[in-house]
Amino acid sequence: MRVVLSGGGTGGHIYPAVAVARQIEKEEPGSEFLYIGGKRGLESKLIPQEELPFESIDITGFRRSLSAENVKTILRFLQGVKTSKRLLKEFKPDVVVGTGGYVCGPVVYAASKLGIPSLIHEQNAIPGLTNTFLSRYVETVAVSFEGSESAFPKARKVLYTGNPRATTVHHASKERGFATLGVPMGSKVVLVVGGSRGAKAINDAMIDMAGHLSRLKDVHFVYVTGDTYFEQTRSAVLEQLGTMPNYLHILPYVHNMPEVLASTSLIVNRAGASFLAETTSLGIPSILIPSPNVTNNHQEANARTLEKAGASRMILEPQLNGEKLFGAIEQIMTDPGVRRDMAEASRTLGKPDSAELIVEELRRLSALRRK
Ligand SMILES: CC(=O)N[C@H]1[C@@H](OP(=O)(O)OP(=O)(O)OC[C@H]2O[C@@H](n3ccc(=O)[nH]c3=O)[C@H](O)[C@@H]2O)O[C@H](CO)[C@@H](O)[C@@H]1O
Repeated sequence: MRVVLSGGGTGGHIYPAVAVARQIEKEEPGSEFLYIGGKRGLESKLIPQEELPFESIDITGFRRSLSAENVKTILRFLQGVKTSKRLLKEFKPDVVVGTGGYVCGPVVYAASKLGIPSLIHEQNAIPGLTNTFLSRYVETVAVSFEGSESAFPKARKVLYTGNPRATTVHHASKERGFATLGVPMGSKVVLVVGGSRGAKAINDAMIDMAGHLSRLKDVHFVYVTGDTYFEQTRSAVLEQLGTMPNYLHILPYVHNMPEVLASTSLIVNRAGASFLAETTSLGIPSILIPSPNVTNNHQEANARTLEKAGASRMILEPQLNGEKLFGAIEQIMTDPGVRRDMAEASRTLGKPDSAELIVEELRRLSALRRK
């Protein structure tokens, strides 16, 4: 299969595209890929590291309010469509896959104008602007939540597939996760992370609770701060503790998150849709602190679904502090029964066959192209 992938801005839109590519490689070795992303987006860093061919277009997102910037955005969009058409004509894909974020707007739109079949994947229950716009031009919209088909009334076909990252993490090796962290096999690991770019409020709580961590014997804590906050978080913790204890590991970013998640006993996190698909695929209990700065407050809606099922505890950001967070961690980590029930509830929400379902659909679409 020859496949163009596009999506970006944050990890939550990039990794699902990579997960689809990996599944295609597995099922159809020798397939060829081209990833079209934003010049300045996180994808321009992550995709070359994933060893997928990468081309970029220059594009910005729409402001939801009236703004002169939107005129520039429209001009960039039109230029993006032109560049995408050129790249698509050169690469000649059988199918194009968009995974959200404004960068895939011109790419998928150009594909539809050239008659190339396309599929978009929506990670959230409430769709983003770009996917809403694209839904009328694509052959298939793949959704992550059962029942969210009605969010795309203009689509030709909506298919419930879950999030393909659920498949990636399901096959990840926990041995390699423990090795990455440098902790003994089978250790209890509490992973604290603020989405794909780090979150100041969560990092502040990490610093705030650092002095309590030694109370939990035999537990390793992994703080993932995001690149921007790494130095300041690490030095604030060091200032408090004097030296870095062997049960605390502070990292700016984790490149093999599926493996690290496979070795995790409890995760403290934002409530971005890709991360949630991963944690439920593995049946990991969680404490969620939804970001209050996202469209339609959709992270809180994501978090409530898990909380209602018994898979998560939720702390809203205004109520977050080190003591409260550590209290919630301690309660879960000192009670194996609670942990087991939360894990079970988490697992029932997971959909580990997601990438297979998407690739099956892509195969159908690329057969259409060959006809
Ligand atoms: C600010 C913003 O717009 N956030 C959105 C973004 O979140 P964001 O990209 O932060 O969040 P997600 O939780 O959805 O995804 C993060 C992804 O990055 C990976 N990861 C993260 C940290 C790390 O060190 N290493 C790593 O590999 C995770 O495994 C996951 O695959 O996209 C999500 C859609 O999916 C939305 O629900 C979020 O609301």
